[in-house]
Amino acid sequence: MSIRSTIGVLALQGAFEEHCNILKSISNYNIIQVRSIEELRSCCGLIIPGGESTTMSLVASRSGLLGALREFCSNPNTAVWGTCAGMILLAKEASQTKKGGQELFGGMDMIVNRNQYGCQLESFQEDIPFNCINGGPVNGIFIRAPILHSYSDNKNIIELASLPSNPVDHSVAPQGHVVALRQANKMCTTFHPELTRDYRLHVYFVEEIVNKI
Ligand SMILES: NC(=O)CC[C@H](N)C(=O)O
Repeated sequence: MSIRSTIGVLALQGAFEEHCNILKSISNYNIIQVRSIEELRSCCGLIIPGGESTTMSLVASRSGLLGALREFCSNPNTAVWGTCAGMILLAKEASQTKKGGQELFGGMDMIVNRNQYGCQLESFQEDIPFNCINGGPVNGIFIRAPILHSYSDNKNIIELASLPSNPVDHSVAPQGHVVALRQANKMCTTFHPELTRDYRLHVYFVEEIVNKI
């Protein structure tokens, strides 16, 4: 199977099964769960799922995958989509980490604040309008979601969507309530698109990013 035809989903922890099932249903790519360097290197695209970023980071370090993930996420010729915890791992900096912090993969020029909307009970859903997606807003499910604090003014970076409501004040999100961002072939969403039956963001990732690298 050629590298150009395989998309992986990082399968160390979290909602990886859901992403795999959706990718299989909407694309002709070979879809694999990634747990080793060899599996990662066989992919042209990768989804880093939601879950617990500290756990994923720890498992990645202990299994010797961290270096290869960093390389993959900073390679301009790979497509990566991080959702929720996956977005935290794609950031260059994350606040609210425990003492010692977690090791991030990096890849996007942004700073995120973990768990900034509050605890599990403060999880919420909201309809999010996306300019790049036809057919009306996407229902976003936010579970102990991070907030995008800031991102560089690099012209490769585009905002894909923002929260219509303003649940937090300006000091927490000085660049607005951006919940989906794209930087060249990397994208991130602060919510969980794999938990709804709406697969349009998966289609966007495959058609607009993976297909074009
Ligand atoms: N739903 C999620 O992915 C939660 C992310 C989690 N709060 C973290 O910090 O990693």
